[in-house]
Amino acid sequence: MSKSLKVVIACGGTGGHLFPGIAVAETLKARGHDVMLLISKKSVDREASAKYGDLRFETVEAVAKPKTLSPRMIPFLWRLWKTAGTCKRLLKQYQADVVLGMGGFTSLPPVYAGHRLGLKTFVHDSNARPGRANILTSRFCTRVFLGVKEGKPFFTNRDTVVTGTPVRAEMVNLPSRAEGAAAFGLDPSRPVLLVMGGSQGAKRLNDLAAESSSKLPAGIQVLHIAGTLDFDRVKATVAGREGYVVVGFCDKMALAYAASDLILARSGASSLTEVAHAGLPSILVPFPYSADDHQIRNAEVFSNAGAAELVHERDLDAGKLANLASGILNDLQTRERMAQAARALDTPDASARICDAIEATLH
Ligand SMILES: CC(=O)N[C@H]1[C@@H](OP(=O)(O)OP(=O)(O)OC[C@H]2O[C@@H](n3ccc(=O)[nH]c3=O)[C@H](O)[C@@H]2O)O[C@H](CO)[C@@H](O)[C@@H]1O
Repeated sequence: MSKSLKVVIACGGTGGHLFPGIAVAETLKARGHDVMLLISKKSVDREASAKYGDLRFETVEAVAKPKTLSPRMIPFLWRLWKTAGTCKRLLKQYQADVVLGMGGFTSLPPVYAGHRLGLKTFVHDSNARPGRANILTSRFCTRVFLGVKEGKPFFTNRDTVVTGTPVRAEMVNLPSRAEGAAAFGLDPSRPVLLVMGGSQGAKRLNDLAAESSSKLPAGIQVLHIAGTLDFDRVKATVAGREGYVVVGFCDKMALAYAASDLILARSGASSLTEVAHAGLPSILVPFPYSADDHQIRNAEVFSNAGAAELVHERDLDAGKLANLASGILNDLQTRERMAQAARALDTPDASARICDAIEATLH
């Protein structure tokens, strides 16, 4: 076997960074390497990492960028500098060989620290419109990994490779529909609409889905992942509606996908990667305020491929949503065509490709 490496993966701040980081960590560990994951102290990171007790997590300060001309810019730059110092100490103590950032400003200090220490450094960007933090971080990287080819033009003069976005080991072989339905108390013989708003929920999407529930044909079931903060409110809105299951934070996403026939979601890159992997048709309602409209660009990749219906939130109401969802669920041909198009976007070996590329630069 080749030399065992010590790899630090910075993946804090949101599920869209954390879960692909966990996926790479699982593959690296299976190959005999040692991994330390850096996350933030935010509750979303604590909640999302809770079930991965066999991985080593360390927390560093989350650094979120304010608007460029905001007076909060100076404290931000100071925190960035201070966190880079903390990361440098952590990397030295751990004797890291490699630093991989999974995106966002939380990746910048550890990657910069790794670069200053002369380590091999990488950043992964999963979006069709890459984030500004990643474009900046890429200046300190040996190589840039991309979730989709649409991201490539944003990294001029950088060594980029399209790897896809990794999915966690538990998603690789999805459970059966019957197991999925049983896990949420659903009837496997009736169609299921899975509603999910990303790792931190989505209030407006939650409202639209809950309001449309009374307009959906009675046979259709809904599995609604509302997010921890919105759980009570959504549950109260749909109280008494038969076949409507509400979950706060879901720590069994593989079972949720396995139980479902159609997805209603925002268009965060990790969610979309999983939807492609599960081969499910989707209705995508991009978050209208996502940075540089990256969620719209992500959704366009799916709608252009025929895998999803892209609907802007401003054009949607509960009635339209119910019609759209029941139209797709009742049309088996459309469902199968969209499902096939989704499967064609799957990149099941993303984690392996990233690990191969890391190993290749060190051996
Ligand atoms: C609002 C916003 O700007 N979100 C961004 C954030 O992702 P954000 O974390 O919002 O969302 P993503 O869709 O990328 O990922 C969500 C992840 O959380 C998991 N999950 C979700 C809910 C739950 O209850 N349980 C659970 O495990 C999903 O399975 C998925 O793996 O970073 C992504 C990657 O840069 C971007 O594409 C998103 O646009």
